[in-house]
Amino acid sequence: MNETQPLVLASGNAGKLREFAELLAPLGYTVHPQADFDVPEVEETGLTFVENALLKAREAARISGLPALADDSGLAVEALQGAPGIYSARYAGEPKSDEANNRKLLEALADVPEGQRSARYWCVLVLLRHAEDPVPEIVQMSWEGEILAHPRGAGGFGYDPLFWVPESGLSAAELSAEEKNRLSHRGRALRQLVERLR
Ligand SMILES: O=P(O)(O)OP(=O)(O)OP(=O)(O)OC[C@H]1O[C@@H](n2cnc3c(O)ncnc32)[C@H](O)[C@@H]1O
Ligand SMILES: [Mg+2]
Repeated sequence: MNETQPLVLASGNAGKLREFAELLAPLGYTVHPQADFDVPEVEETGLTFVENALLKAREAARISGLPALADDSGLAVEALQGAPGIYSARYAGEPKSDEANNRKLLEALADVPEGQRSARYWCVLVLLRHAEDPVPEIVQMSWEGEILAHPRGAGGFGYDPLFWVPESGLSAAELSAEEKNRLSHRGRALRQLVERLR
């Protein structure tokens, strides 16, 4: 895979697609969301981020005929033994709702005091050069933070208003898009993947 070759992004999440577009454009990659090829949402039946990312990338590569990049990601909260984890998108049930997920997370942590609210985002990226690629590129990256007691900020997506970034003194939703991409699990995972492809 090289920069001039088109790539399909195996995601239906608008927040992720925006971040990938910002991250990949300056690197010269031409990326197409999977919706351009009518790729349906696959059932995420894996028990790990990497399994789910593989399922998503394989389906997108199969239907589009292009190399496919998938992101399976989520929030793991220590006081909740790693929940919501791989179930982050549908933590509060279907249809997926960031607002309902955030509300459920605050309820689950209602009795957990400051200082015991550590959490990390995980981002697992899988790149398949074609649908049957037997040697996928895989990167797994985390981002450490704490879960706030109240939402702050309007940027980002998902759990960002509740995700406190100690190194910035801001919530992830208060960071600029550039700053989130510089620090985040997704930004750092993607740069490592691109580095590997060079
Ligand atoms: O599977 P696709 O189509 O990519 O979209 P999705 O939203 O279902 O994505 P995942 O299955 O990977 O679930 C990831 C969830 O984890 C959360 N998440 C992941 N990265 C995040 C980030 O950078 N900021 C906030 N929340 C994030 C958010 O709730 C996502 O919906
Ligand atoms: Mg999903």
